[in-house]
Amino acid sequence: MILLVDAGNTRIKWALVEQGASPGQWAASGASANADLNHLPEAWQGASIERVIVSNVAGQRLRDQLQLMLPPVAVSWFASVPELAGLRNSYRNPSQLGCDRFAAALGARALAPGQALVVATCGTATTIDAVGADGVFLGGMILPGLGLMAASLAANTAQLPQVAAGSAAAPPFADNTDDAIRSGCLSAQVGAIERASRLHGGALCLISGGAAPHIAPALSILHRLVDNIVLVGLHAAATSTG
Ligand SMILES: Nc1ncnc2c1ncn2[C@@H]1O[C@H](COP(=O)(O)OP(=O)(O)OP(=O)(O)O)[C@@H](O)[C@H]1O
Ligand SMILES: CC(C)(CO)[C@@H](O)C(=O)NCCC(=O)O
Ligand SMILES: [K+]
Repeated sequence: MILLVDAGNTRIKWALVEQGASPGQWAASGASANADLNHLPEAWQGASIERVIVSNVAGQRLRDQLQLMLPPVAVSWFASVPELAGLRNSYRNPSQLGCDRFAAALGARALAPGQALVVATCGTATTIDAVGADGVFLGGMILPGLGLMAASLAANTAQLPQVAAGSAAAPPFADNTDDAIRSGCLSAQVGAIERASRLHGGALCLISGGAAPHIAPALSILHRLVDNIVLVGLHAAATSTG
């Protein structure tokens, strides 16, 4: 069994996968808030884990804390490299690219091989990346995630409240403050994704991440909602390197 871990800035997502399973076919999976990571070993106990592959974009402190929770087997800390499994990274400095973005692009290629793609990962931050049909990671966009956008309005204005996440979708032209904030933040996410797809030749968009189920229904472009695309990419990386 391989343990795949995607440590984001808010949550740690994980999956256990048997050797030879197809993309996204997990034996078990789960998530934990970064602050609750000490409960992770309970979730993994009893599984015969042979190796671990981790994407961490939450910094060295979280890495050190997570390391203590992992089973005592070989751990690969995933990093963005110039080329892996047919994906070529055209970031000016390839290692500067967030390893979750590189993994997400690998995951996208595993799910939709040989297609031009836009990969939108909607977490704490939203990233929207273009991948060519030839496997070139062309680059992308970073913007505040849905929750961070709303929180920054509340934190920096006198009259705007913190809106509750998870409430019903707002009409585009809202008639009250809460809905106007929801509509504005959602439209910013949707608008950026649709623009990326249009500029990338109308490419299929694969959308994933905690906010994706809220954003996807508002997209008017061809798209596919994918559960945990970073983990799918880590799985692809694990199997490509043996
Ligand atoms: N029910 C909801 N309604 C609206 N927005 C939500 C909801 N749940 C989560 N969000 C927003 O979605 C974003 C991502 O949430 P979450 O922390 O679950 O994602 P994640 O993909 O695990 O992030 P990361 O990988 O950065 O840790 C946040 O901006 C959050 O505020
Ligand atoms: C953009 C985030 C925060 C998304 O999780 C992460 O991929 C990251 O920290 N990236 C480093 C900067 C970059 O990708 O250019
Ligand atoms: K993210």
